[in-house]
Amino acid sequence: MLELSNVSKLFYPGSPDEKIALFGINLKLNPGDFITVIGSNGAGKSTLMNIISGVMTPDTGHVKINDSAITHLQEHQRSRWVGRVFQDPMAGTAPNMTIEENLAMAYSRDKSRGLGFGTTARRRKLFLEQLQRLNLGLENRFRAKVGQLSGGERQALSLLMATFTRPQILLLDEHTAALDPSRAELITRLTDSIVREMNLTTLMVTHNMEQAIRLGNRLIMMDKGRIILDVNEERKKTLTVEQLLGEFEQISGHKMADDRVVFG
Ligand SMILES: Nc1ncnc2c1ncn2[C@@H]1O[C@H](COP(=O)(O)OP(=O)(O)OP(=O)(O)O)[C@@H](O)[C@H]1O
Repeated sequence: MLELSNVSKLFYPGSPDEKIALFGINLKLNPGDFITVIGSNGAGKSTLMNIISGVMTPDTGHVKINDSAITHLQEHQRSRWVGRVFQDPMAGTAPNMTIEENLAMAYSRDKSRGLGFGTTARRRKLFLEQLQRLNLGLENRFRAKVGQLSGGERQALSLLMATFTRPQILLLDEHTAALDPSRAELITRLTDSIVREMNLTTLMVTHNMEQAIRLGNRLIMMDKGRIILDVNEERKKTLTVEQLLGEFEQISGHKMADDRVVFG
């Protein structure tokens, strides 16, 4: 499915500000894997997401999806395979367009359907069905401008749009971090059900330790550009937040420095 081999990324090489964002990352995701990613500030989590989605090119190494090298494909060339939801609820949707127009835009990303896909009525029916799944009543606000929605509603719509075309890889980049606790929990539950239902191969960065343990079938921990711990499904079932933080300290030699960390 997704494979990263020996991926490294350096910023400002050779200058006093040199930063190793990723160092020799090897990561292989199997189809249907749902991996949560945690780590301290500046560990390289966002850089990892940026390299997989094509926002950045690695200095060394390769990225493959289904055995095809995509290392040098631009972000828009990968958008058919890679869906992404950002932390900022404003980032994934177009505020001046209606819910229907936003969904149509997401739908057209799958070029195999062609631009002439179905009739408008058929397409609308499909969109309404998808919106109903969110259970937020957005199907009754089909023609409302997305800019009028709350942060949680927009993030739910972003999630729907990112998964609409059943991407090969779904990237969730702290996508609940900017929401209040009840909205964050709602989006977390939605994420879990959509990912399971569609069997999506997913990487989710989170600062919520309890969420990282509870969700998915694998957990990776990053520090200073490296993957320092890889926890499998079996181990994750009995893991506690205290144990996880203890392991982090033991392996990295320092406490997890994360100003946004949420323990439970
Ligand atoms: N565009 C950039 N230019 C320069 N340095 C960068 C850039 N992006 C990331 N870095 C640096 O690379 C390192 C890894 O950053 P990254 O944002 O990937 O970490 P992170 O794990 O997502 O951190 P956080 O949890 O604090 O968001 C950091 O030292 C950061 O300052």
